[in-house]
Amino acid sequence: MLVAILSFFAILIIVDYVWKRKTNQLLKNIPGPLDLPILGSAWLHLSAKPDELLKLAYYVTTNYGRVVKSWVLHIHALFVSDPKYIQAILSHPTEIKKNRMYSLLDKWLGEGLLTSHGPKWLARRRAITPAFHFQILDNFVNIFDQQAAIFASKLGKNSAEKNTSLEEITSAAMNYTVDVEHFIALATLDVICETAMGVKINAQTDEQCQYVQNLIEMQHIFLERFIRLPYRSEFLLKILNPKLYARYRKVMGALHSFTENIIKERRREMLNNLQAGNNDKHNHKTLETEATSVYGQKKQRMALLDILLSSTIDQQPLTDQDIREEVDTFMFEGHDTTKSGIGFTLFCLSRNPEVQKKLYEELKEVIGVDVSAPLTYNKLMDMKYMDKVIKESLRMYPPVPFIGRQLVQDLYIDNQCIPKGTSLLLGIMTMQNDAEYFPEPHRFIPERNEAPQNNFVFVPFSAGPRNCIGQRFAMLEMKAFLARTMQFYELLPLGEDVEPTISVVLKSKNGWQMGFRKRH
Ligand code: HEM
Repeated sequence: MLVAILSFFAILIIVDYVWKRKTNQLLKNIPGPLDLPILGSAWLHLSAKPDELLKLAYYVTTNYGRVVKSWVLHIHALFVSDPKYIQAILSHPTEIKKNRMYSLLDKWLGEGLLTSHGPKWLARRRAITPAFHFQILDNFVNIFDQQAAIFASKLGKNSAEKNTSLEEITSAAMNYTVDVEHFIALATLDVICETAMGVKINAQTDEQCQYVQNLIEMQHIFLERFIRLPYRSEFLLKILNPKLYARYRKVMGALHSFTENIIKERRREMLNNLQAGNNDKHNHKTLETEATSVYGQKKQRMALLDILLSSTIDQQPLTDQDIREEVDTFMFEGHDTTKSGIGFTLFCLSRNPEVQKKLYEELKEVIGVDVSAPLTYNKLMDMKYMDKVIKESLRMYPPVPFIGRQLVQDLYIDNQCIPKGTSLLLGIMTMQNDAEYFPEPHRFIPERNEAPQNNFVFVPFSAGPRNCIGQRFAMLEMKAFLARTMQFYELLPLGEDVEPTISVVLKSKNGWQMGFRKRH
């Protein structure tokens, strides 16, 4: 028996050696952690607690360098935080395939923009790009503004009055410390539902909303599956944790039917309007006139969904399933990321009074202090210092700290061949916090963005053909939230420091704690 077991393992080790030999030869100049037979470097992943992924990324970079090789069982991977490599990968016109990390999203997002690749991705990207046209974004500013104003009013409960001194506030810090995470989560959900689907879910005022509950639960399940390796396989999840599997199926079904119903309803509405003869300007080409013709009303706002309903690929309209995949992708990509961006930026402002003062000066000059005056696209675009503030926060705390790719061809970078099939993990956060590229990386210095040494050293929205399609949407939304919050309050350094961790996107283990003092 013992001989049989030993022979079995001997054969496994030989197979493992042969399997890895060619790749190891090609990657022999790239350092990496100890590669055990069969296990590879999986011991390193297994010994790290799930919420320690970020620490692991820093450990690997510090100990082995900016390009690190590892085997996870039979899969070879590179963890990369060298701008030259990141540039070569992100700017490559055809290396756009996502790695296995994204397969967890397959069932929910199908072949949406985030997860698809090849010609399907290209056709979808072309069809969806007009949805982020500046005229559409201009119309969304009003939604950002309304939701930001509700958000700011919600913060009022624990805020200090204008004349309360800092000493008084600090001595009663417990009463004034607010963790803003939950508030931002609901506000950004309201924004994405209204902009993506044209539906008001009022999450900020009605926390019991079922769709919100389902979205939040889906995120928990996704995280659970992401951090527990066996749960990544649906088959194993079903066997090892049937309860969680059942919840997963149920919640996903509910999310899909919510989106499907909205798409059907919206399609019907469009058809009715067309039949009712409100489409006399139907053939006009600009987005604004399309919006007019669909609703028969001047300047009616279009949701991203409406653009998808009128888009075509190869002269064919998108099917309901195509549209659902894209709307679900916006729901997934479009609120947790901006939540993270707003949360970390507010936190940084609360800890950097000089920056806050400078930003408030700009706010007074460009937007003014009248909270009843509506925010506009142009005013938000003119907030140049705010742009730098947000970007410095995205540098220190990028909401998407890693990007995954899988090579479909051999790729040469500096004469180093990276073989086809390599799984690449691009360490955006480790690179953007590297002292070689950003001196004193843990200091919040918005002015430093004036002289970026290499475009690819700062890529919170990714770069190249597969960059974030919602980048301008996100910047405008974050600006609206900062503007409204700062019009109402001064942000104070109360509570604990942030503890960055990965939970689908970057978040802080203890939320974003700060204090608020009313300005008026
Ligand atoms: C601060 C906010 C945001 C950040 C930092 C961010 C960052 C990113 C990054 C890094 C990627 C590339 C991901 C990858 O390759 O794995 C990405 C892709 C994407 N983002 Fe964003 N994002 C933000 C907000 C948004 C918003 C608001 C939307 C939509 C409303 C959006 C929609 C998308 C989509 C659809 C993709 C896939 C694009 C493609 O593959 O062609 N994002 N985003």
